[in-house]
Amino acid sequence: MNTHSKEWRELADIKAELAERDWFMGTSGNLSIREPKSPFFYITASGKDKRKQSDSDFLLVDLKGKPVEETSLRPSAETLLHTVIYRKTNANCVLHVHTVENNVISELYGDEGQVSFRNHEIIKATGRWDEDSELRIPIIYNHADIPLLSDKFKPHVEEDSGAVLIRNHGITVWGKSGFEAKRILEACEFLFQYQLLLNQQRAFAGSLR
Ligand SMILES: CSCCC(=O)C(=O)COP(=O)(O)O
Ligand SMILES: [Zn+2]
Repeated sequence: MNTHSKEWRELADIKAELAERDWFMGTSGNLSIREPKSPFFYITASGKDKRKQSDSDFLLVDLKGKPVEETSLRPSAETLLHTVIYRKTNANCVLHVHTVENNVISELYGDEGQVSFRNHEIIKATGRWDEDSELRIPIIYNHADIPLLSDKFKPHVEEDSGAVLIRNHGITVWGKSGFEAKRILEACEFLFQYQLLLNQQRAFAGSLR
């Protein structure tokens, strides 16, 4: 794997870390990183078990999501979402994972179209440092048609870092670097776990009254 570029290896490291967290159940999830000084990015090959590591984990695609080299690999079925981010922002890394917590949060708050958090120290991990900062995560419907899904996703991609929940599907986050994207993803998952536990504790306390 040493023959690969620095970005390829960085993405492989992130993939291994997320796999350790068991965030790639049932072949779900896809990751990408921009290849600097080129209009291309590396993205995970579709349908693979992302917990496994191999030299054919990623392929290089253009900003339309088409492979730029001869390959038998298929880019992720959700490549179009990654192209939206790379076309609209200066983000350099996109991470998409399905977790039970992000799915349950997306269902609980899906009708509101967003979930928001305030007064949490970990919000700083998303780059918001003010005491009263709010982290607002939009929730969009999980259209099976990926071009339609990416059209609905597009208006929520305005900054170089961010996060969007796809209802009963997963979360897509992006950042200026792999480190930033992973930090935002971990902060979001922390907040989802917190909110679910808090809701549970409140319901339990309510049932005792
Ligand atoms: C088995 S999960 C369904 C597809 C999906 O949502 C996903 O994240 C993985 O798709 P890919 O084509 O990137 O392997
Ligand atoms: Zn997915």
